[in-house]
Amino acid sequence: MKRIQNFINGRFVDGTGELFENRFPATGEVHSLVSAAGEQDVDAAVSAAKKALKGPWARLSVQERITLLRRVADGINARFDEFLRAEIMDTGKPASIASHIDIPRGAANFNVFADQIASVATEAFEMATPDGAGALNYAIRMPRGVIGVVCPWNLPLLLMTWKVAPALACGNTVVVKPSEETPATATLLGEVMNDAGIPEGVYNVVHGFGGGSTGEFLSSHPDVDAITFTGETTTGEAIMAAAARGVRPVSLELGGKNPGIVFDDADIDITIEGLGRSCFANTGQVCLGTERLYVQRGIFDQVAEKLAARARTYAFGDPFDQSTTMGPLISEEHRRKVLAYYEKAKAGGAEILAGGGVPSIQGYEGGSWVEPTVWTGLPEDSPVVRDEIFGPCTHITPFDDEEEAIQLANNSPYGLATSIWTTNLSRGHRVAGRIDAGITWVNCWFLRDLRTPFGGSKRSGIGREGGVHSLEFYTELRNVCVKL
Ligand SMILES: NC(=O)c1ccc[n+]([C@@H]2O[C@H](COP(=O)([O-])OP(=O)(O)OC[C@H]3O[C@@H](n4cnc5c(N)ncnc54)[C@H](O)[C@@H]3O)[C@@H](O)[C@H]2O)c1
Ligand SMILES: O=C/C=C/C=C(\O)C(=O)O
Repeated sequence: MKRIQNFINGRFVDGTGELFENRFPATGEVHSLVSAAGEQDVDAAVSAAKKALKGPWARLSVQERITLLRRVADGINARFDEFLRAEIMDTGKPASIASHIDIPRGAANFNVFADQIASVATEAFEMATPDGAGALNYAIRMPRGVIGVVCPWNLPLLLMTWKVAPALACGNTVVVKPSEETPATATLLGEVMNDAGIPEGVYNVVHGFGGGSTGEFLSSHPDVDAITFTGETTTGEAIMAAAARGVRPVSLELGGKNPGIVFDDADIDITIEGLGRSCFANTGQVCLGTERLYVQRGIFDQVAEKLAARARTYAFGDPFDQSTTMGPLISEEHRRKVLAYYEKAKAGGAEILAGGGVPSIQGYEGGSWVEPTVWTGLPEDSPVVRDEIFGPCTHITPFDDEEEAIQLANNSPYGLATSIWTTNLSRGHRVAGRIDAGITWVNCWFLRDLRTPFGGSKRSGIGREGGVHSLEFYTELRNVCVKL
C-alpha cells in the first residue's frame, strides 16, 4: 500500500501521528495511507522554514527566485500525468476537469507570480523640510517570514499553489497543510521543489486533520508569521482566532452561497452553457458555483426547463475516461451532507425539475455519487436556499424586476461570487455594482484573469488574492525616510 509522507526540510518523513486512509471517491477503495504529522513534526517544519529564511534562500535576488519559480512550473508540467493521476485518485474528479483546470493552473500559478514579482513597484515621496534641504521617503517590500498555508480539498493543487507561488515569489517560506482528503499533489510537489533547486526548508508539507490536529498545530504555532486559509467559513473563524494570538495577519477565502441572476433579455444559449458549468462543474464542489438562481418571470419556465435538461446530460463513470463529465463527491461524509439537503428539499415541498437522488453506476457502486439536481418552489428562508451545500444542485426562483433581483441576491450572509445574464449591458454594469460580492461575472462564469482581486465579502472572507493583491499580503511594506 502506497504511503504518503510529510515533507520537512527537503526530506520525506513519517510523522508521529497516526496513519490514516486515503480513498478514491469514485469507488470508496483505500488507495494509500497517509502519515499524519504530530505537534512536534509541525514544530520541525516551522523551524525548518524559519531557518531557511536565514539561509541561501534569503540571499537570492528577485531574478534568481523568478528563475526557480519558473523551474517549478516546468517541473509540474514535465510530470503532468503523475500530478493528474494523483489529483484524480484523491478527488475522483474527471480527467476532463483536472487536465484542463487543476493541473495547468497548478503550474501556471508559479509563472503568474514570477511575472508579478518582476514588475511590482513600491513608492517614494520627496518632502520639504524646514532647513530647505528636504528628505526622501521610499518603501521597501519585505517578506513576512514563515507562512502557514491551510488548504481545502476541492481544487487541491490549484488552490495550494495559488498561495505558495506568491509566498515564495516574495521571499517567504511555507508550511502547507493540505486537506486530509487530498494529500497527494502537495506531497508530489516536494519532489519538484527539490529537483528545481528550491533550498531545503523553503517548502514544507505536513499532513493531518484540522481542529485539535495538524491544522490547528500549524495555525497556532508562534513562529508562523502569517496564515493563508481557504475553506469553510466556520473554519476561517477558528483560524482567525488562532492568528489573533501573536497578532498574525490572515488571508481568508471562505464559503459562499452564490446567486445567479437571469434577466428576460439574456441570450439563452450562452446563459444555459454558463449556468450548466456554474451549477454542476466539479460536482458542484466549487466555492464560486451557483446554488441559487433568480430568473425573470417571462423566461422562467424556459430557463428552468433547459437547465434541468442540461443537468441530465452529465456522464458519470470512470474519472480517468475523458468522456466522463461528472465525478463523485469527495467523500461519503460529504455525500451524507449533500443528500441531507436533497431530503430537506423534498420535505420542504420542493418541485424537483432534475435529479434529487443517487445514480446507479455499474462498477462504481462504492463511490460517493449524487445526481445533478434542480429544484424550485422553496421559500427563500429554506436551509436549501440559505446554506452552502457544496454539491451539484441549484434552486430556481422567479423575480419580476431589477430591484427585486438585487434584493434577493444580496439577502445572504455570504458575498463571494455572482453571475448576471443580460444583453442589456447598461443593466449588467449597473446591477454588478450593487451586488455585495467579491467577484461578479456578466454573461460568463469562472473567466479568470489572475491579475484581478479575488476574494469574498461578508462571511465569504477577508483579503484579496491575485496579481499585486497577493504580493500585498505576502510582503510587508516598510518606509525609509532619508534626510538630504
Ligand atoms: N473562497 C474560496 O476561494 C474557496 C475556494 C475553495 C473552497 N472554499 C470553501 O472551502 C469549503 C470546502 O473545503 P473544505 O471542506 O476542505 O473546508 P474545511 O474548512 O473543512 O477544511 C479546509 C482545511 O482546513 C483544515 N482545518 C479544519 N479545521 C481546522 C482548524 N480548526 N484549524 C486549522 N485547520 C483546520 C482542514 O484540515 C483542511 O485542510 C467550502 O466551504 C468552500 O466554499 C472556498
Ligand atoms: O472553489 C473555489 C475556486 C477558487 C478558484 C480560484 O481561487 C482561482 O481561480 O484562482
